[in-house]
Amino acid sequence: MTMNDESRQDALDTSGRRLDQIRLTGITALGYHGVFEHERRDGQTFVADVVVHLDTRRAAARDDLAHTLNYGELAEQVAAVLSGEPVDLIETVAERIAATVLASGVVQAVDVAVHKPNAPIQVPFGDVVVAIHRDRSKLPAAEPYVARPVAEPEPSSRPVPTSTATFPVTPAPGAPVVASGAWSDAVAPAPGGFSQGPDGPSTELEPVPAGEALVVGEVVTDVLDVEPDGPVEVVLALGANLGPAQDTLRDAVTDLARTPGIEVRDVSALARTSAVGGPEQSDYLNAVVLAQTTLAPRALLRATQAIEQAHGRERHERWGPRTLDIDIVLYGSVLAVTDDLELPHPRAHERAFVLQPWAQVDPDAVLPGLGGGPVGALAATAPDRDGVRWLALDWLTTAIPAVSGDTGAVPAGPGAEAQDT
Ligand SMILES: Nc1ncnc2c1ncn2[C@@H]1O[C@H](COP(=O)(O)OP(=O)(O)OP(=O)(O)O)[C@@H](O)[C@H]1O
Ligand SMILES: Nc1nc2c(c(=O)[nH]1)N=C(CO)CN2
Repeated sequence: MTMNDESRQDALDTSGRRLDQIRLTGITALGYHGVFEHERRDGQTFVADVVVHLDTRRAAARDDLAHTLNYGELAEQVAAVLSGEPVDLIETVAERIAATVLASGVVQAVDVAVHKPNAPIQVPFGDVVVAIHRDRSKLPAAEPYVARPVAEPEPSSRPVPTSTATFPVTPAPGAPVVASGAWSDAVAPAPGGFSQGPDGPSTELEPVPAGEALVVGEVVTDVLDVEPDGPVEVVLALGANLGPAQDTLRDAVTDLARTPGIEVRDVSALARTSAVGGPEQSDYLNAVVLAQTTLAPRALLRATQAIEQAHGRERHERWGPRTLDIDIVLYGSVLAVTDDLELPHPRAHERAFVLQPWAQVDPDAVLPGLGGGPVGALAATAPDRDGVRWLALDWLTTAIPAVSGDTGAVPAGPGAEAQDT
């Protein structure tokens, strides 16, 4: 009894290449899901197949479980959902499994099929299956499942499921604990979820005082894949100058807020800015989002890139026009330089189109690292400061007249459409 071919989908990475897969089929458990009273009372067999889409190269190159998903833990988590808190629909069971699997930062997409071979159907049938595909742009309609041991036997006569869950739960995967001090603003870890290895990669790390370079070279790549042990403050810079830019940025804020592991705390005013660098192109709309995340830095990058992709981002030339750009300006106090991720963003300190909206939403903000300092002061001296034409405060709820029906292609003259703050 396995997931049939038509329900299995290829998932692509951000460059459009097919991801690798871990397939686990026929996970079987006694569960109590169903609409009918006898299903809730007597229970029946449920079976799940899971295909996890991820990049397995790093794990293979190092022959290290810490860089992939432990299929033993995967099986246990899926079985815990099957035998856990009863719900009416196998659709809900499938969403819970998908949410739980996607809570691991290494996973980019997941296919889940939930079978109910003994379903109360009054005609002869072979099987009934709900099959879903979820990724970071089509997120599961459920929270990750957090199973916890039952403290005392339930007084009811019905058999006690092997585990129970509390919903909703904090969508933070129980991660390998990063050496304390490596991530700022961390609070208590959430239970449950996957670890990415037997002990977690963090055991190799020393605590790093905030404001110092975290680690150089090889180990940095590991640290950037490690989930923090609690929410971390992050600053994201959004920009767009192709298509309906204001709508895209507004949708992107919604997408960020809906991403498990990201909590949007504040959104800046919207800035209209002349393009910096690249070919001649139309003005940008820029904004800054203050958020907290329980995602590892690289998982956060994947999430922001997935949102860029979902809004039609294409990469043709450096600093070319774009439907949506989301840069990670800051991730707690982490300083890191790797091939795919630099923290803080290496050009944030010299970009008024980032600094001005950031200073507007957080006047006391300070950018750490090389070239850093108080954000307001950096904004006042940034080379492109004269290119910030105006800031609109209420852009999330109101169509800005100068922007609506305008893809950003209208060259704004000095003081044009000013809504200065
Ligand atoms: N802090 C960061 N935030 C986002 N992307 C980053 C960061 N550090 C490094 N990168 C890498 O930069 C790559 C190029 O990103 P992107 O195409 O959005 O650049 P850009 O927006 O054109 O230029 P810029 O980086 O100057 O803003 C990404 O694939 C990502 O791996
Ligand atoms: N005004 C403006 N200029 C840019 C922007 C941007 O968001 N706004 N983004 C760039 C690459 O990220 C390059 N240039």
